[in-house]
Amino acid sequence: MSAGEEDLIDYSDEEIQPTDGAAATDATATNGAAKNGDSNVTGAGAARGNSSYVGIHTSSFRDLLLKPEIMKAIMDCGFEHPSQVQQTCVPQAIVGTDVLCQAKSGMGKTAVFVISTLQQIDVVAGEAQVLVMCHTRELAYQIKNEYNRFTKYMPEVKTAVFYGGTDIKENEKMLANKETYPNVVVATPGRLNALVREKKLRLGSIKFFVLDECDKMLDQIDMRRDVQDIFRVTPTSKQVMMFSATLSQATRPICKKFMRNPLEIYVDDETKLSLDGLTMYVSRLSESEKNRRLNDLLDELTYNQVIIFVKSTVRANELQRLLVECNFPATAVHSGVTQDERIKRYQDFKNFKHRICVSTDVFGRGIDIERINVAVNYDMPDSPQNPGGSDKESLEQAADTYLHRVGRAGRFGTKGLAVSFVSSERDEAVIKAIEARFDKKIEEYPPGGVGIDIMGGGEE
Ligand SMILES: Nc1ncnc2c1ncn2[C@@H]1O[C@H](COP(=O)(O)OP(=O)(O)OP(=O)(O)O)[C@@H](O)[C@H]1O
Repeated sequence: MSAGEEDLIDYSDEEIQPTDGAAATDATATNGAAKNGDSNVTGAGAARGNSSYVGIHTSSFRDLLLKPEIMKAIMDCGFEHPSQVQQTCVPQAIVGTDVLCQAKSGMGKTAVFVISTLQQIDVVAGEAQVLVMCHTRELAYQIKNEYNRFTKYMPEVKTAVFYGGTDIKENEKMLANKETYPNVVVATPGRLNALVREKKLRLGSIKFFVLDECDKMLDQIDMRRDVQDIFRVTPTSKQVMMFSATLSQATRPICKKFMRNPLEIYVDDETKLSLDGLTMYVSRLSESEKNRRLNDLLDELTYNQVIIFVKSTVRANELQRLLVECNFPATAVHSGVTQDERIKRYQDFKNFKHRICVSTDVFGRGIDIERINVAVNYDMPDSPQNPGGSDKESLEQAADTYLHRVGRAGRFGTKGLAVSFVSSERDEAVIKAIEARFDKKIEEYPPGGVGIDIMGGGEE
């Protein structure tokens, strides 16, 4: 790590002081460790968990003792039982404990921080108390919608989303009016920083600081810089929560620099990161055979919605055009589309107006589209930091990208299918890294898709 990089993660002592409130209480808790299902749980929560939460399966949301307004919203969402990550995190998060949480894709990490922050928020008009940051605009938009769902019976809570590619004047107008000033802010870091720099958004009353897809946000140096700048202008005393399906050993201490004695939840047995309902295949072929094979797949599989990942915006456009020509009405989402159009395409796909979406990694993480049950890696995933690299780190990062991408199918324990096109030596190396990660061979896609059944439902 370079000296400059080191600077980014070092805080002076006075910036991270235990303060009064729940977080400080937890800072004095004895550290411990406990096993909870697939995860290792350590820190404040584990110490308490031995006697109260961890290991005991809260079977109902009622046991979480949430506000009736939140309970009603949960029921409206049709959630019957909290998932394991919700059972483990929510009881600790709602008493102010910092949380660093790794849990499988699609298992409801969003609801953990949405419920926990809404449970604790003490709404004051004109005061932003909750700040959630994530790495893409569509994800920010999606999280904002989750806050809308869960605040259905809390009309006093105002939520806003800010991201680049849109008219900043609109954001400023909203922030200039006490009536529309948000209590919950969801944002991508660049636009947020701009609004803070221009003194349009005040973060002096933030009590809850959440990073979704935290490894992505902190591994990428420019994003980490923005996150850190924003962190510095928020009060010392606040609850910090971070989430991702992937949290490497190297990233964990970086996350913890922002926290005080967090509840730590890791999936240390990487084989357990594979989704139960997801069947994974590879299809070995040459580059020139990809279109034909994709056509066959779309013909022979019975699917609800399909997401197809490619490595560039140019390829996304070309493939989308080709699919439309072949009578597969498809949409495409990537950074080459205007922001308004991107959100519109995201909404249309989510609302089932299209059944096929070609995307770059813009949709590779976090995006939750319930009906996607097939994910195709038309181009194999790669390391964002060191694409094409042959070192172990680069291959590990490519495996992380794979894990997030295929997690778009088979969400919340439902059945899904992931097919990856392998056409080069590098692709083979990535597949090997993925197989090593899951400790499992990924079989060749059966000719004609014979024997594949992905339409049945599933449960966690
Ligand atoms: N307790 C629950 N019961 C039923 N459905 C749930 C429950 N909790 C969350 N869900 C649903 O499961 C889906 C996946 O949740 P979410 O997007 O929060 O997953 P995630 O863990 O953040 O995944 P990723 O790592 O891919 O971002 C969402 O559609 C959400 O509404």
